[in-house]
Amino acid sequence: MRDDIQSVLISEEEIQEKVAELGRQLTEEYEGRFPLVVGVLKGSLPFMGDLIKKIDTHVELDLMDVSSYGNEMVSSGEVKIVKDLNTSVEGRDVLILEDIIDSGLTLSYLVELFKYRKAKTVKIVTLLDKPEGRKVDLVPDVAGFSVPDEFVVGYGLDYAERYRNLPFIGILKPEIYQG
Ligand SMILES: O=P(O)(O)OC[C@H]1O[C@H](OP(=O)(O)OP(=O)(O)O)[C@H](O)[C@@H]1O
Ligand SMILES: Nc1nc2[nH]cnc2c(=O)[nH]1
Repeated sequence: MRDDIQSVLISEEEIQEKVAELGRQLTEEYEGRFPLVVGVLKGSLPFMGDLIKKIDTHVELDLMDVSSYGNEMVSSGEVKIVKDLNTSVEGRDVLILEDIIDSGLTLSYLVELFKYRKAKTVKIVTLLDKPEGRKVDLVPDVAGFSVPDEFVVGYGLDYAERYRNLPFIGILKPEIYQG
């Protein structure tokens, strides 16, 4: 698996340091508020698993599965709900966790949906932000790292469902996706 990686963009250590920093920031912000932390499947799973352990105040967890990429490297533009939340967001402080914001389509859809469902506040925390990929005007409240306009994998991010379990963020050798 690691032989398929051309370069490591963000190391495991850098990710873990950043996650600890974000955890401290979110602990301060949400102390005494019992936010609903929504992980967006499947990419946010490693980030969510690590980050919630660094938030030192009560949180409720839920998961939502939305998809617009399928097995492609470019968004179809159409966001589909594959699995909805089990919890009502009405009156809640919602904290959405994402692995990456690229075109912004997934997150702008979710933010609008949660506002329509009467969430009290909606905030976005993303590990990675790819500002050059944006197709809609969306700025995350918190972003761990900015990445260049390249297709990245690892730490939740897949190519054709592989590489999510790498502990770092990297770029694949071109021959992997060129067949
Ligand atoms: O800003 P955007 O262009 O909308 O891209 C971001 C979304 O794309 C990826 O999910 P994907 O739909 O590939 O599903 P996955 O997490 O299951 O891989 C990623 O996890 C984000 O949810
Ligand atoms: N794996 C992966 N999924 C994405 N979804 C949106 N952008 C990306 C990316 O760069 N890599």
